[in-house]
Amino acid sequence: MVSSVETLEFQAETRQLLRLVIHSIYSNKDIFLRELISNASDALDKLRLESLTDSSLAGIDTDDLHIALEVDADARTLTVRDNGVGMSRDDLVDLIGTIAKSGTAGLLEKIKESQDAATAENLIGQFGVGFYSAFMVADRVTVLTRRVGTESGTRWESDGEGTYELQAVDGLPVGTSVTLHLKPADSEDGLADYLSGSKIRQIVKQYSDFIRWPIRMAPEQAAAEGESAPEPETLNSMKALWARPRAEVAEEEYNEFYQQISHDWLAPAETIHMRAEGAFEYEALLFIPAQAPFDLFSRESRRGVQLYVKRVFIMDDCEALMPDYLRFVKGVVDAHDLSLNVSREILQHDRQIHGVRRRLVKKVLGALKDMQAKDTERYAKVWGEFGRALKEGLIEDTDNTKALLELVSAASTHDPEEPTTLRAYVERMKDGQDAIYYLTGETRAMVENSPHMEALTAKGYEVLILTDPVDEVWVDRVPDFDGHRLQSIAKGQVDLDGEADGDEAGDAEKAKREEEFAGLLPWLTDALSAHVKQVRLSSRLTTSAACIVGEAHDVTPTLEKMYRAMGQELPTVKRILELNPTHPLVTALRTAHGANAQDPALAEIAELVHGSALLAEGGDLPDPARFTRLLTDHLARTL
Ligand SMILES: Nc1ncnc2c1ncn2[C@@H]1O[C@H](COP(=O)(O)OP(=O)(O)OP(=O)(O)O)[C@@H](O)[C@H]1O
Repeated sequence: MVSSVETLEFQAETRQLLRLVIHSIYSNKDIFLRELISNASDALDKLRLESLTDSSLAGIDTDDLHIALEVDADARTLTVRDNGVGMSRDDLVDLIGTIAKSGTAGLLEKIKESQDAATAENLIGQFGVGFYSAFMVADRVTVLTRRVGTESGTRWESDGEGTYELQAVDGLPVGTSVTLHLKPADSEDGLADYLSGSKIRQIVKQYSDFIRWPIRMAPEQAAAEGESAPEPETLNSMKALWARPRAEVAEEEYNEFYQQISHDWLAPAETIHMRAEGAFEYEALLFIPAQAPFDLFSRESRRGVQLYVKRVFIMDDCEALMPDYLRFVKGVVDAHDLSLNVSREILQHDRQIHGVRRRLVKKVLGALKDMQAKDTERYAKVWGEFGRALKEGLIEDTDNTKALLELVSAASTHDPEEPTTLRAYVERMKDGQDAIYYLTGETRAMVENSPHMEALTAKGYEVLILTDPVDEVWVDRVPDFDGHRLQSIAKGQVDLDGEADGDEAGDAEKAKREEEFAGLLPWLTDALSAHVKQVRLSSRLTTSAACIVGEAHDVTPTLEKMYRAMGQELPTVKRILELNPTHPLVTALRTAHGANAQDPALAEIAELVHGSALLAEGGDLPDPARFTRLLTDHLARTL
């Protein structure tokens, strides 16, 4: 029976991605084979696992799971065949016709906008094109596949240009074959002769040697008359890299393994290979990538640790083994004493898995600490890529607060370029300073120019400049670093004048000022009561007229905005307006208020002072149009 052929369109994003792939984004075309072998190997893993855990599949034969590479020089095709789980018609539509990765559209946009091939290549490298890489070397791809447990198979074919064909096919074996109708070799375009046995051998050895299923290639020479067909050649050694002693694994092998599992094309920034013996045995091979994936901060970003049990692949993205904030760590954990049927739920509650996770986290943080001590340049890059994620650890992983705080690298007023560690900050603290001062804000410039900074800068105090949104949150959760509390200079009282130390001259001065402003401050508090809860004198200003501060435990405006963006309703927190008692505008306001407290212009000036203080810290005005009108009116009157 010949079934009809359906023609379907690729999803819009898939079409765009294919266009990028076909027009050769990758300079290293050889990796298509790594990607197809990796898919085939996953399919074999899945079949093996399903046959062990799904009783309806108990009878199927899994003795000879393998990957076969077949060359047909006359037809100019290379086929990658596996006898794994296979795909149903719907799988083909959902998995191959569609890209389900979140953030794809944004990434494609960035690639389109990228100015040069290297940037585009880098971006696409973070994405991982998987199956689509076939179209770098083939102008047509045919997939024949039958899902285990189903009767009929499907033929899928496409030239990658926008549509693909589907057709039901009877008589297919379980598994998948991907046939590439190869483009002509073109050394200028990086297209090798992928019909050549030696080229195929070289690629498999380089990228897929540790694949745990045999990768076989039919002999290039056909059998001579009367002789039996020669045995296929197994191209890979199949040894699980993580099971080999560290001393016997070359750095190159680690890197290639990493690239295989991560689809990254850079070498990892750090490799961690460990073996735990005793009550719960396992091997772990973990990598800290050199660059963050494009979707590190999307909700669906996957954790990169795979779980194996005695060399059998169990699951990708094993969240029980790595906390969320270390989701960028890639690798493999092979546990010896777990059931193959283990589920994500069981793992979440397994005491031994908790122990493994604790140990892995310590190892990763320890490796980062070592890198920070020994290779500051590499560490700076890694922190640049993953610092934001690591700072999430300060919120969610209180067991490791100490270790994480040591890793924090923050911009500071101490140096315009170089960030500092908290330890280095503490070493530079002034005599008598007990808190670590920081200010959060959107950009370095905004923080540096913020009025809150004035007195601290004038008196030579160092302030950390925290500009990541997550900074707002962790600084509140962390009680102290090495006994020194973290103090926002935009919150609470900042006593730099020595009043706190019983400086009598300072106290007398302060009392005198309070008296001078005793009339103005309550009046201003009342006039601005819609916006602030108090107006008081400041000791943190030297040049600005005013600034706005919060109380020590107040939610900051940025946090308020963040919570609102996440759909949480919060009451608006009123803050405090602080005035600089020596500023001419403030003293003039006091005099004017003393002369005629009923003057309606005074309330308008108060609003302008409050609005300017909000603008100076990068905040949002409650009524920008009204502010502008008041400002222009008053300016006009001065001319
Ligand atoms: N040989 C195969 N056998 C069974 N399923 C396959 C095979 N090749 C691909 N698939 C299915 O198609 C999906 C998409 O493959 P593709 O290579 O595009 O992405 P991926 O492997 O999931 O992701 P990535 O390559 O980024 O890791 C796979 O997840 C798998 O479910």
